[in-house]
Amino acid sequence: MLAFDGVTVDFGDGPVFDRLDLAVAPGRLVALLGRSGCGKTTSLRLAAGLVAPASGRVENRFRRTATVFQEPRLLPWADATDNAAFGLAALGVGRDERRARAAGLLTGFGFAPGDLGKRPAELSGGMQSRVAIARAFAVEPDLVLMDEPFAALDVGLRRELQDLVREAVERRGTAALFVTHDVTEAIRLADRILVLSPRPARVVLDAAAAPTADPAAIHAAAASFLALPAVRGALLER
Ligand SMILES: Nc1ncnc2c1ncn2[C@@H]1O[C@H](COP(=O)(O)OP(=O)(O)OP(=O)(O)O)[C@@H](O)[C@H]1O
Repeated sequence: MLAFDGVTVDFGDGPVFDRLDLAVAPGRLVALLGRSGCGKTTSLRLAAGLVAPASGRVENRFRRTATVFQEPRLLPWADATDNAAFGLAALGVGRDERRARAAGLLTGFGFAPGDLGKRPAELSGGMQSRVAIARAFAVEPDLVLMDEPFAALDVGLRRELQDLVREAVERRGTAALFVTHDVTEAIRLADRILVLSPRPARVVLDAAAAPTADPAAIHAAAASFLALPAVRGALLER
């Protein structure tokens, strides 16, 4: 379980949050929606222990937390397999074993055998994102923190990778805190959707959801979601 209880953060220019509460239960994917600058990335950094709360409490009881960033952040000199295996080296897994495990994951994520030895510069943006996702799942985390990992990709690719992430968390029972500013992405993926107000952010909506890949259902849900005054105020109105 990850829990924030009345959390505030202050970088020296006033509070980022107005007492933020959130919870991510094991095996659940929680989407955090909010406009630019409201504190979404800061929430992930709090969960990862990279930022300390000025007040309130952050409790991360998951055994192992992995992060997927907005950019793939791959090592340019290492091939796809070594990049995906990166976290396993820190866990003391031997080279052959970690390459075998990483290659298995990459293959499951759509890599052809001939692409496993390619360096990042030889891979498309979508393939680089697959490596970054594989790198996170390779360490068998029970919590994955995802910071708008598909924001830079085109719509078709984004859908493919959204499905891949949903499938990966379901199959492994991994919990995820998924930051996005895209309502349809949240509806497609999340078991629970939290909407943050602009800074100082607080949760203006905390809704149970049912992930779906059906385009008509996603668009209908997005329309009803955006019709809620609390959501409109937080995401759309100036
Ligand atoms: N290290 C830092 N030092 C000072 N201010 C910071 C720092 N990190 C974040 N902030 C400020 O805290 C607020 C929240 O930033 P954060 O990056 O969490 O927002 P965000 O919701 O993720 O934005 P975006 O959607 O644009 O990525 C912003 O006003 C930002 O300028």
